[in-house]
Amino acid sequence: MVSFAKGHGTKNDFVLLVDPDDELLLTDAAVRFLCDRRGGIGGDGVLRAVRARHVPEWSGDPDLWFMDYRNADGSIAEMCGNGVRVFARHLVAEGLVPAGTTTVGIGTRAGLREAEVLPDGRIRVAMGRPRLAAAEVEVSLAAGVPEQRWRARAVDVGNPHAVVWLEGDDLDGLDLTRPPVWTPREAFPDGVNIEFVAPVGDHHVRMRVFERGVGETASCGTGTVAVAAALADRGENQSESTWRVDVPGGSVEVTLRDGDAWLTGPAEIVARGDVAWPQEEA
Ligand SMILES: N[C@@H](CCC[C@H](N)C(=O)O)C(=O)O
Repeated sequence: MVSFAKGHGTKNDFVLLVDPDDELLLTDAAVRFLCDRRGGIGGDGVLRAVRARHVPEWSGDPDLWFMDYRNADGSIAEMCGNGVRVFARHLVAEGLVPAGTTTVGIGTRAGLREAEVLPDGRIRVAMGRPRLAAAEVEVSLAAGVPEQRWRARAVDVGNPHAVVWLEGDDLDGLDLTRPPVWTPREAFPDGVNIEFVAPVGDHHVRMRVFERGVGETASCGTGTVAVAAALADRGENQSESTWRVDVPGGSVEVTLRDGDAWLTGPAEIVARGDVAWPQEEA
């Protein structure tokens, strides 16, 4: 049996494993089992906490905790904005960082991320510098339906995103049960997370997302950062702006300052337990 915790950030939910010495064999099949909502525990992804010294691609502080993030289908992603808040909450709750710690450095495949526990309980993460691509891509939901085709802005937040701004279309009416299609395909050779955004008010939008390796989720933290960066770029040249992004699972805040981004939102641990580790198929 292996100990796990279950947590979520705006209902983007994760199975958490603590594996300081890199002893768990976290295969794609094991991830799919853990994320299975009927046969396993259930989650949009797995967050494995391993000491950074065991991660070959990490060249920073070896004593940091590294967030080994996997999508529900077993694929690896560079970064997860909701996950990193939940990960920080777990490190603090489990005493895996010194008592009294409020700011935690976390290694990720997208680089170092600093997470700060705020007095109101939310967690703010320094998300680095989102990169906007000059070229636009086209996104469609149903091949051949002209009214379900939009231009999207490509934004890199460590992981890839395409942001679709819906002028008049009904966000709630979109069918996200099947993966959206993008062209040109070469724009995202490793796949992409696709955000659909509708206006609510001044610096306030609503978003739905189809995540690479998962499907539609209730929230995507890196997606909200991509949305804020894309919208800020449409407006006047502001050095600082804060955006409220409502998602089906709640609400987060993104601040952009001189090109860097901070993501603030809730992070909850809701369960702890033991799980039978899946046997490898022969
Ligand atoms: N839900 C996450 C993003 C998880 C990774 C994504 N599916 C990818 O493959 O890039 C978030 O909160 O950012």
